[in-house]
Amino acid sequence: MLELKNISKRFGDQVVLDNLDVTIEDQKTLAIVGPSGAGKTTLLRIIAGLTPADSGSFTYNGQATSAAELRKQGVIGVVFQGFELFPNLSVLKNITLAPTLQGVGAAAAEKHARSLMDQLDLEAQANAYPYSLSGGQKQRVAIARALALDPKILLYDEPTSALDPNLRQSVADLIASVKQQGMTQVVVTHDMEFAKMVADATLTVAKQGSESNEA
Ligand SMILES: Nc1ncnc2c1ncn2[C@@H]1O[C@H](COP(=O)(O)OP(=O)(O)OP(=O)(O)O)[C@@H](O)[C@H]1O
Repeated sequence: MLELKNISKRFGDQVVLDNLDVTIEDQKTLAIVGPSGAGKTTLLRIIAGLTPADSGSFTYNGQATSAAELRKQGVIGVVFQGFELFPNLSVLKNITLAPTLQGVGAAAAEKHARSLMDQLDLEAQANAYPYSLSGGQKQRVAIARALALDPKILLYDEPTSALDPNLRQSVADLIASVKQQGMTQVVVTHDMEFAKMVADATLTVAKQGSESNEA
């Protein structure tokens, strides 16, 4: 379980997050919802160690830690809103690059990538380049790439917003299948219906710093 307590963040004079508590339970899916500009992406970036909080504490499995430490340990994986694939690399290389840079052998990285591609229905795209993929395929590559680093917690920023609305159900199915394999997931979305489809618990981030955490 990852617990964040009293997280605050301001940009200049603007308070974006004000003493927010977040509880991320193992093997559950937490939806972070709220209106545009409320600070959902900022919170996701703080959890991922990509943006520092101004104050607040992190506890992971009962031990005090920090976002930077969790990042160093590879606890958190992120699927970005725009997918952020490397345009000059094939699907296979997009998935194997980071593990290889972290010292995983080429053969082991490829084996893991192929099993993720199999699981995410991407086998036929192994040698394709991102420009030739559909939005749904790009998203599955982004998920495979994050999973290739064996995170304990996978964060998604607005996973439906760059896709055709008809794909909403398939994204929900994908999150459910990743969950079945034991992954803890956090989904930032402005789409309440989608949050209901995927979430075990919902955290509402309100504008002006107030918030509530409901089961
Ligand atoms: N790096 C930054 N510098 C200054 N202000 C920022 C920065 N990042 C975010 N903000 C501001 O913080 C507020 C919250 O932004 P954030 O992107 O976290 O909201 P959000 O809830 O994810 O919104 P949306 O649903 O529109 O993506 C906004 O007013 C935004 O302009």
